[in-house]
Amino acid sequence: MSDSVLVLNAGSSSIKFGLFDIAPAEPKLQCRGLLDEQEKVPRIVMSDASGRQLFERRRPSGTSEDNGLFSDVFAWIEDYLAGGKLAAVGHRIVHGGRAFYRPVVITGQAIAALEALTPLAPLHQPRCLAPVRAVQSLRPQLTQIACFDTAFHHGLAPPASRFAIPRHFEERGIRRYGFHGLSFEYVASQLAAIAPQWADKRVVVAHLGNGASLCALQKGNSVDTTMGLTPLDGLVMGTRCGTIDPGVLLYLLQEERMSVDDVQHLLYEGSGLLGVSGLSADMRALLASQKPEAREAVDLFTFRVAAEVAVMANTLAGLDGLVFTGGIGEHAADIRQRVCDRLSWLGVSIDTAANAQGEQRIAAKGSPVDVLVIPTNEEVSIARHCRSLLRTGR
Ligand SMILES: Nc1ncnc2c1ncn2[C@@H]1O[C@H](COP(=O)(O)OP(=O)(O)O)[C@@H](O)[C@H]1O
Ligand SMILES: CC(=O)OP(=O)(O)O
Ligand SMILES: [Mg+2]
Repeated sequence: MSDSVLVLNAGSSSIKFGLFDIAPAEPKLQCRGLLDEQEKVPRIVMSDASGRQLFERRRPSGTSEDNGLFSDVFAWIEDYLAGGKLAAVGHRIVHGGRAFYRPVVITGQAIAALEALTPLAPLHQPRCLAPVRAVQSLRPQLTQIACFDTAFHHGLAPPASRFAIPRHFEERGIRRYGFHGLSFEYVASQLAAIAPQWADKRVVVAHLGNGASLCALQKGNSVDTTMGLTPLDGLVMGTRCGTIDPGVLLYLLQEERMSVDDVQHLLYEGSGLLGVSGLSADMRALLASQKPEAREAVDLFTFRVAAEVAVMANTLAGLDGLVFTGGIGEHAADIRQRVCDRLSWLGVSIDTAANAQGEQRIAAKGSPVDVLVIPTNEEVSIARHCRSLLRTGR
């Protein structure tokens, strides 16, 4: 019987599940699941690798406590494995801070240290740690492994890693960390699989989902990214403002007399596409709307993506490739077209038909910058890390 790992990827709008066989060198997907929080009645649906639905369970209404739900999922998985061993549960943890920059086996001490990072990712850290606790209480003997969104950016160096504030703050950990690393790492591995020469190219990866950030890749490593100390920085997101004049915060606190909690809520949960459109955080709803505010929100989104691609190209001293990924990057051809139109001055030109059909390579013939769409898979990144940690201790 071979070993399996269950991967839990808690994002800001969903929890994605993946069960992987880790006997082969490359973990093999056995089945996957989704708990979509944007649905009216959230439910877990598990399907096999080909998409055939195998299991469905609704979250009981009026609760956000998922132990009952996870208990059902575990019972189902153990039945599904029919005697095969569940070797570990691997988790996406959004913030690793200074102490966690490679995957680790989760201990009580690690949970406390990760919980202390909640102010640096208030929307995510509690959502990532809740499943860890649920598994701990349901299956206390089961190994749990934390894989960090920040780890891929661990090598970020000055000037890209630095804020222009007095240096003693950096010594206290106030620096740019970057996020979505498990996604960027997966995309980098896919690029290397498509063609080894990608390793020598200057590439910007645009992870555009409910949260969104860019990563500048050089030799497959992150050399710059748009998120900073927190996942609030950089691009306009579903409900987050992205880069903002820090004077706005001071003004809200001092002159509008908002509380710190209210400012936090405004910037993390009431801004971005939702705040500007007054309609929705969901790009699908905005693209379908005729409201001028919805159009303006979409325009601001694409304007800022293009502007930050130029910032990343500055770090890379040029641009050879642009890759779109994440829910919006993979599915919204219209957004890709608008971003690329804004970047024509940088040599970005796409084939309208290839883009509309969602092909992998969407650059126009002769475009100096290659443009690709690569569906991300953070669950595979986590499964690879779990396999490596379980087999080699690293
Ligand atoms: N066909 C589509 N067109 C435009 N946007 C889409 C489409 N499908 C998904 N999206 C967007 O992708 C977002 C979710 O992206 P995803 O990367 O799955 O999110 P998360 O950050 O929760 O992992 C949704 O909020 C929605 O705005
Ligand atoms: C870090 C982050 O923004 O994650 P998500 O896209 O899942 O919100
Ligand atoms: Mg995500």
